[in-house]
This record gives sequence, structure tokens and C-alpha cells, in this order.
Amino acid sequence: MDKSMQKYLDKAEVLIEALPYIQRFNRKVIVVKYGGSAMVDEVLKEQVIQDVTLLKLVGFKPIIVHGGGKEISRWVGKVGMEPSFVNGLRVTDEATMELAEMVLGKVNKELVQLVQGLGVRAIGISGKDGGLLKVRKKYADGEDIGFVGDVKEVNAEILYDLLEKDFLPIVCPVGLDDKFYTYNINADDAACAIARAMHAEKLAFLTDIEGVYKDPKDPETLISELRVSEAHKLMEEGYIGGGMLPKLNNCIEAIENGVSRVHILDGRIPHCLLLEIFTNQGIGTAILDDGGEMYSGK
Ligand SMILES: Nc1ncnc2c1ncn2[C@@H]1O[C@H](COP(=O)(O)OP(=O)(O)O)[C@@H](O)[C@H]1O
Ligand SMILES: CC(=O)N[C@@H](CCC(=O)OP(=O)(O)O)C(=O)O
Repeated sequence: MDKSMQKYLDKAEVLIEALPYIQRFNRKVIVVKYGGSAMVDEVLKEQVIQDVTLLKLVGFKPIIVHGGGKEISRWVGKVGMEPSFVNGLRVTDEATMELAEMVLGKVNKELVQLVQGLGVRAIGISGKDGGLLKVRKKYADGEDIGFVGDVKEVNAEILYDLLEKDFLPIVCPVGLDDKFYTYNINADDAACAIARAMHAEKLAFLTDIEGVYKDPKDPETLISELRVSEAHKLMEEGYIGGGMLPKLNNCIEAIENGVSRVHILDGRIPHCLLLEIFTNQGIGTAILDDGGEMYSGK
């Protein structure tokens, strides 16, 4: 067989490899938490949006929940304030809340614009709209960190309606409490709450690291499949720190509340979402129920 024919066959094989995954996720809800470097780098940003748009066009029901922590910190610095975090959560006073909402709103509409540009109808929606995300004040180990909210209720009906009308919802992690005050929500928390409420088939967290490491300083210790009980053990033994702590807790919560597949993916890898979903390889760290099957080869 000549070389050019082989090239075509290789391409066809990639498409055939995707077939069982296209069947499995057809009409299923997939929540993508989009944050980290993949939001700052323009090329990566475009690739993530292409991936999610492709998921939509092949018949899945993706929902994007975006962050923007790096951009918020940049603006907080610009106005002469110092960004501050406790356990991966931003300490949010009134001025920080105002900035955070401005920045997240801008990020939200930029993402809508990119998706629209690829021919898919997107709706950007904040957790405030239609009571999508109702929150209560959240504390960090008992410490008051200001206007930071814990999602206590998701109005899933809005998202079902948007999906039904074939829109791609893009959610901004800001919500209201019972007294209608504005709260900043960690985007991982928002994505987990939405995945639970929507009984998502998959929840994928795009982040800035390959996945969960036993020792973050040793790349050899990347864990490709992590059971819930092992994850608890790693946290108790102090192997998990910083922003990975709320992320892993959210993964566990999602798995324990019926989300079938939860993944932490390296958003720095071009098209990481497509590679994870459509190939036999599987990348990053998959979090698994204690009784669940290992993916082994995915
Ligand atoms: N055991 C671990 N494995 C992987 N990452 C870890 C671990 N412990 C701490 N981390 C840190 O957690 C970070 C991921 O959290 P974060 O930066 O908040 O992500 P994002 O901004 O995408 O939500 C990693 O970049 C890493 O520095
Ligand atoms: C309470 C809290 O920490 N809110 C986050 C919301 C944005 C976010 O989570 O962005 P990433 O996912 O990109 O980090 C913040 O203010 O940074």
C-alpha cells in the first residue's frame, strides 16, 4: 500500500475508534469545567472551544462552566489590591466581588462569541439568572472569607430548557443567597453542583497539571485511575494541596452523587478533551467509585 493511502486509512481509523464513544455519549450531558492556562493562552482557548463545539455537533449535550481566577487576580492586582486565597478559595470582600463579577462576565461573553463563531448557538448565563445557582455563605475551615458561596440549589430546569432548544449553555460562577446578595463561587464547586443536578454522564475538569500526583514534584507518580477511598487517603496523608484539594473533593462528591465519569485533564495539552473522550487511550486522572470498574485502556 502506498504511503498516501496509509495516511487516509490512519485517519479513518481514528474516526472509527471514536464510534463507540459517540454512541455512548449520544444525547448525554457532559459538564466541562474550563479554567487555568487553557483560558489564558489564546490558541489553547480556541482549541477547547473547538472541542466542546464538536461534542455538541456530534450529538452530545455539553455545558461549559468557566473559571477565570487568573484574570480576576490580574485585575485585583491592577487596582492595587493583593489577591488572597484560603484552601484554594479567593477571599472576596465587596470590592473584590465587584471586580470578579465584571471579569467573569467578560470571560463569559468572550466564550459565547467564540462558540457562536463556530456556528453553534451558545447562551451565556450567570448563576444569578433565573435562580440558576442559589448559595449560602461558605467558610474555609471556619474562617470568614467574605462573599464566597457554597451552591445549595441548582435550578436545573433552565439548563434542560436550553439544551432542549439546542443551545450550548456557558455558566459563569456567580450566584445569589437568600437575601439576593451576590456571591463568588469557585468554578469547580459550580461545575460539580451542575453535574450532579443534571445527572451528567461525564464531568471533566481542565486544569494546569497532568492530573493527580502522589508526589506533585515527581512526574513519575501521576495516578491515571484513582478510587474514592484512595483519594480520601491521599488527602488525609497530606499528598494533596492547594487548588487540587477542592477539585478532588468535588470529584468525589460528583462520583458519590451519580455522575458516572469524572476526570481531571491537563488543559495545556491541545485538544485534551477530544483525546480523552474519543480515543482508547484516556489521559489525566479518572476518579472512580470504589466498586466501579477500572477503565483499563479506558
Ligand atoms: N497531589 C497533587 N497532584 C496534582 N496537583 C496538586 C497536588 N497537590 C497540589 N496540587 C496543585 O493543585 C493545582 C491545581 O489546582 P488549581 O491551580 O486551583 O486549578 P484550576 O485553576 O485549574 O482550578 C496544581 O497546579 C498543583 O499545583
Ligand atoms: C471563590 C473562588 O475562589 N472563586 C473563584 C472563581 C473563578 C475560578 O474558580 O476560576 P478558576 O477555575 O480559573 O480558578 C475566584 O475568584 O478565583
